[in-house]
Amino acid sequence: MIHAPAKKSLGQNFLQDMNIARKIVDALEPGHKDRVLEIGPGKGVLTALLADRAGLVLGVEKDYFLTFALDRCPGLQAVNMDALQLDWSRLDRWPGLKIIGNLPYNIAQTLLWDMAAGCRSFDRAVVMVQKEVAQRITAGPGGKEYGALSIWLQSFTTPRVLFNVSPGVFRPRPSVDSSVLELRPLPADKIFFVPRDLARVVKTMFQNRRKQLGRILKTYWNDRRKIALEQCGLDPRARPEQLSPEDFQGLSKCLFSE
Ligand SMILES: C[S@@+](CC[C@H](N)C(=O)[O-])C[C@H]1O[C@@H](n2cnc3c(N)ncnc32)[C@H](O)[C@@H]1O
Repeated sequence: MIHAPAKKSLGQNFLQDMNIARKIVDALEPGHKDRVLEIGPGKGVLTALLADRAGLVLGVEKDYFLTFALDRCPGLQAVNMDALQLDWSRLDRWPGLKIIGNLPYNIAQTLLWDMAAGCRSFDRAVVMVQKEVAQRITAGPGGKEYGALSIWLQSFTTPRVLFNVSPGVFRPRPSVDSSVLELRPLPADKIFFVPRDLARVVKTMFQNRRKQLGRILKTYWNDRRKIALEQCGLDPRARPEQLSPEDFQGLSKCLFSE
């Protein structure tokens, strides 16, 4: 067992409940030939279970002290690095890669944004995030949780909440509930848009979420407004939160393709 005080700046809330750790690892279904990337292994509660069941576990941990201690775990290669610096495009050299992690809450949204765009690199991800973030990621059009994060994640993956986790099973205890989320990459032929263009449209639209689509297009892309509305068959009076991920993908193509 690794003894170290928790660092708040690194979002260190260590899972204490082995039943929940087992449930998370079971959800990933690691096989003996699988390679698993663990984000933030911490004191190794998931890692120990993974090491028995997966072919190889690579842990990316920002805390130098924990990385050093983890490196002695059999079956684990621990790397001391910031997971936000991962180059997802290079990970596709590991076919069938699976991803797991009780994500540090302060970087979860940014990390998942990057991870989704790199979804060709992995087969499946099972991650724990704040419950509120999981609700936003899985939300459908129309609700208050629906926004840029929902559209982005749903454009690359099928996200699904597997189960919720209460604060009492962590030390130190976080102030919020958590959810375990599964992300399955969509087939390549469903990702027909240019990610950079989609990101631009989604971010601009949700910075103006109370405005109507026609007005937003007039402000930012007036020269393409008419053609985009016609080609995509969208109502100019609709508000961003009423459009589906497919509407946004179509819009990004109409606005930026020649
Ligand atoms: C919520 S804890 C989970 C720890 C462990 N997996 C568990 O379930 O008990 C998050 C872990 O991510 C690490 N971490 C924080 N920021 C990180 C980053 N940017 N890159 C990699 N690891 C990070 C923390 O040091 C910590 O070990």
